[in-house]
Amino acid sequence: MQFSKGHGTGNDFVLLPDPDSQLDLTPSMVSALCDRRRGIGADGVLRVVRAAKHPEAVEHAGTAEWFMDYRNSDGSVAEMCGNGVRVFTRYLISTGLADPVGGTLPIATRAGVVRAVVGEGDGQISVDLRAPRIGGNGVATLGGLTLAGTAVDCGNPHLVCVLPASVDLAGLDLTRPPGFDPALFPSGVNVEFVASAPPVDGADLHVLMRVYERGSAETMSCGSGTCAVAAVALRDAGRTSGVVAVDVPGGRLTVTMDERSCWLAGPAVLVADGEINLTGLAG
Ligand SMILES: N[C@@H](CCC[C@H](N)C(=O)O)C(=O)O
Repeated sequence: MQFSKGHGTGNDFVLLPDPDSQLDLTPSMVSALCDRRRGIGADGVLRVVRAAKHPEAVEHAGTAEWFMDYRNSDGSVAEMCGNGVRVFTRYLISTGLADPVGGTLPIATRAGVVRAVVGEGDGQISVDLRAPRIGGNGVATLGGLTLAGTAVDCGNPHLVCVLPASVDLAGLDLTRPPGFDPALFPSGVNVEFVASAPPVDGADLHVLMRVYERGSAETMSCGSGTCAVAAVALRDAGRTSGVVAVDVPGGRLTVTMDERSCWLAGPAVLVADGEINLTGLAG
C-alpha cells in the first residue's frame, strides 16, 4: 500500500491513505510500521479516512470531509494529536485530497472537529485544538524524583510538571516511563516536563518542554502537550490569554490562546512517499 512520511518539529508519522476505510489496521501492523529498525519508523500512524466512511467520525461528515485516525507507535488509539493534525493537513493539501475554503480546513478527530489554517509561504500550519481544560493536581515520579503536576485535558490527557529550579530539564532520564496515579489517569497520560526560558520576541511567555508520550515514549515534540503546557504557563502567570513560545527538542511551537480557542502553530513537513507490504511487515 502507498504511504507517506512526515513530521512536525520532529514528531514523526507514517500516513496511510485509506479513503474508504477498507484497511483493518491492527496494533501489530502499527507497531511494525513505527519500528525504527524493522519498519519505516515513526512516533505514530495517521490513517487518512473519509469521515463518512468511519463509524467514529460519521457524525462529523457534514462538517469535515476527512477523519484523522491516529494511532500511537505501540498500536494504541488516541483521541488527539496536535502535530498529527498539522501534518495530516499538509498531506491532504499536497495530495490534492482537500482544498482549504477561505484558508481553513476542518479535520475530524476522535476529540471532535478541529480547524486547520495553512500559512502563506512560511511552511507553517496552525490548528485550533480549542481551549484546554485545566484539572486537578497530580504527581509524576521519575527516578528518585517526585514532581508536582497539573492535569490538563486537550481532548487527550496530560500531566504538566513545572520543574523546580533544582531540577535540570536536560538531565531528566526519559528512557523509562514516568510513574503517575492511575486513579487520576485511568487511560494513561502524556507527561510534560517544563522549565522557564528567557523572553523571546512575539511571545508573552517562553518555556522549554520535554515530553514522555503515552503509547510512544519520549518524542521530540507533542502538539497537544504544548497546548497543555501553554495553558498552565498562562494560568501560573495570572493570565487567561496570550502567546506562549514552547521550545521542544525538535524546534519551536507557538500557542495563541484565549478562553475559547487554542491555536497551535509550527512547521509541518512531508519527507517521503513509498509503498509497503503491510502483511509482510507485521509478519
Ligand atoms: N504527539 C501528539 C500526541 C499523540 C497522542 C498521545 N501520545 C496520546 O496517547 O494521547 C501531539 O502532537 O499532540
